Amino acid sequence: MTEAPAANTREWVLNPESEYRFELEQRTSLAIKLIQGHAEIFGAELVDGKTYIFYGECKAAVFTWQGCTIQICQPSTDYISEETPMAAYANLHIAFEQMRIRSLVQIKNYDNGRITPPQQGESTEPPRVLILGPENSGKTSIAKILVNYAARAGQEWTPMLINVSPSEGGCMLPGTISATPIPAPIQTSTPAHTLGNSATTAPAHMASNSLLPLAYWYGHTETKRNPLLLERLIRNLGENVWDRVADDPQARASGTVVDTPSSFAAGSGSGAEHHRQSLIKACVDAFRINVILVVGHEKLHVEMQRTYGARGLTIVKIPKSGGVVELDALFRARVLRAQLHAYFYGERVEPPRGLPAPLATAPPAAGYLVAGEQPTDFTLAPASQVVAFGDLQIWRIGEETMAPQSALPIGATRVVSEMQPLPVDPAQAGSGLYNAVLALLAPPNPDESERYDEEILDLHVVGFVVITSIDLPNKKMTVLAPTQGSLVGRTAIVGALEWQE
Ligand SMILES: Nc1ncnc2c1ncn2[C@@H]1O[C@H](COP(=O)(O)OP(=O)(O)OP(=O)(O)O)[C@@H](O)[C@H]1O
Repeated sequence: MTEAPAANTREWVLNPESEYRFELEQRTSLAIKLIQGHAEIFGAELVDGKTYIFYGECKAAVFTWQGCTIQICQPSTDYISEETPMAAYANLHIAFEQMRIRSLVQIKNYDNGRITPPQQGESTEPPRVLILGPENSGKTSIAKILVNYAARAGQEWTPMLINVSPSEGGCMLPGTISATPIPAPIQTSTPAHTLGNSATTAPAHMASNSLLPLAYWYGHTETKRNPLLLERLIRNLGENVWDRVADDPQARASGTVVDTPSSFAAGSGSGAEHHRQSLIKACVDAFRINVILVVGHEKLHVEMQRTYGARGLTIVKIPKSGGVVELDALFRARVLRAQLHAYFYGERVEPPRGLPAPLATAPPAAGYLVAGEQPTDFTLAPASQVVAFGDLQIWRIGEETMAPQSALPIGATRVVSEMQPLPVDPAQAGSGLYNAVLALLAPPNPDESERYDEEILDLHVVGFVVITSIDLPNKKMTVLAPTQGSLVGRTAIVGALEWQE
C-alpha cells in the first residue's frame, strides 16, 4: 500500500547533474522524499522512499548525477540549478581516491617487508587536504562532500575530518577545534550539527551515527582573540592525529580533510596578516598537508602557489558553488545558541504540518529520518549540580588573573603570556564565570613527576558545563551539565563563550 502524500507536498523532477536548493526560514521545517532515481546531500546518499526532515534554518541542496524525482513538503525558499561545481569536486575525489589506494598498497607492502620504490614522480602519500577560502565560499560543504564521498567509496576508509574553525566547532561546540574520523557519510539536517554529532553531545549519544572527535578548547569563536594559543592547539591536534593513525594502515591511507575559518583567507587588523600566515603554516606542518584547495579566490591561490607550490605541495583552485548562502552575523549567533541549547537540552524536531511528530522511542517503521536516524524525541533533562568553589579547578588561558593589582609585589607589573594557564577563583568579584561555558578536560597525568606548567593546554575536551549561578556567601556555584556525573576534582577551562537559556 503506498502512503498518501501529506498536504502541501510538491514534486520536483531533477535533470542529471542538477540540484534542488532550499533555504529554510526560522521556525520552519522541510521534508524531502526521494521517489525515483539517486540523489545526495553534500555527498551523503538519500535512501529511496524515506522522508528526511530539515530544520533550524537549514540551507542545503539535493544533487543528482543521473536525474531523480523528489517530493517535498513546505519549503521556505527553493529553486533548481543546472549549474553546479559538483563535477570539479567529484574529479578531486577521484584523484584523492587514487592517492588513498596507492598509499594503502605502499603501507601494506612496507609493513610486510616488501619495499617497492614508487615509480618516478608517483606519490604514495594519502591526500591530506587543506581547504582555504573567504567567508561563505562553501569550505565546510566541500569538506563534507569530500569526506562523504570517501566514506561511501566501499573501501572502509575513515577519512579524518579536521575542523580548525572555532566559530563552528565541527561536531563539538563552538570554541573547540577537533579531528574526527568519519566512518559513514555525515547527514545534513540542521546548521547546529553541520558536521554531525559527537558522542559527547548529550542528545546524540543515543544516535548510531555519533562521532568520536578529539577536541581541544580554544574558548573563543574568533581566531584573532588568541592566535598564538590557536596555533599551539593546532600543533597539538596534529601530533595526536598522527598518533591515532600511525598504527592503522587503513586510517592512515584514508587521509585528512581540514576545514579552516575564513580569517585564514584574509586577515584584518594589525598583526592579522602575520598571524594568518602562521596559522596556515601551522596547519600545513601539523597535518602534513600535501594538497591545498583554494575556493574561488585568485589572490589567495597565487599566494599559496608561491609559498607552498614551490615546496612541492599541490595547489588547486576550485570553483565556488552558486548555491552557497551568505550567512550573516545574526544567523551565526542563532546557530551558536541552537548548538548550546541542543547540547544541554537536546532538541525536538517539529516536522512540517501533515507529518506525525516524533515519538519518545523510535517507532519500528517511522516514515521519516532526522539526520539519517529514526526520529526520537531528543529532549533532555540536564543536571544542575551545586558544587563548592574548590570542587572544580577552573583555569583561564592567557588573560589577566583576577588577583587585584594590590596583591602583587611593589613595583611588579602583571605580565601574562597568551598561553599561560591561570587559576580562576570564583570567589573573586568579576571572575567572569557567571553564565560562562566551561570545557571539562581529560584528567591530567596521575604521575606528579610527569606534570608540567602548560599541561592544561595539552588536555583534550571531554564535555562542557555552564555555571548558572554563583553563591558568594556560601562559596558555592550551580553548574549545568548534560549528565549527572560528579564534577568534584575535575579540571575545566573557561573561555569567552557565555550562554543563558
Ligand atoms: N549548493 C548549495 N545549495 C544550497 N546551500 C548551500 C550550498 N552549498 C552550501 N550551502 C549552504 O551555504 C552556507 C554556507 O556554506 P559553508 O558553511 O559551506 O561555507 P563556508 O565557506 O564554510 O562558511 P564560513 O564563512 O563559515 O567559513 C551553509 O548554510 C551551507 O549549507
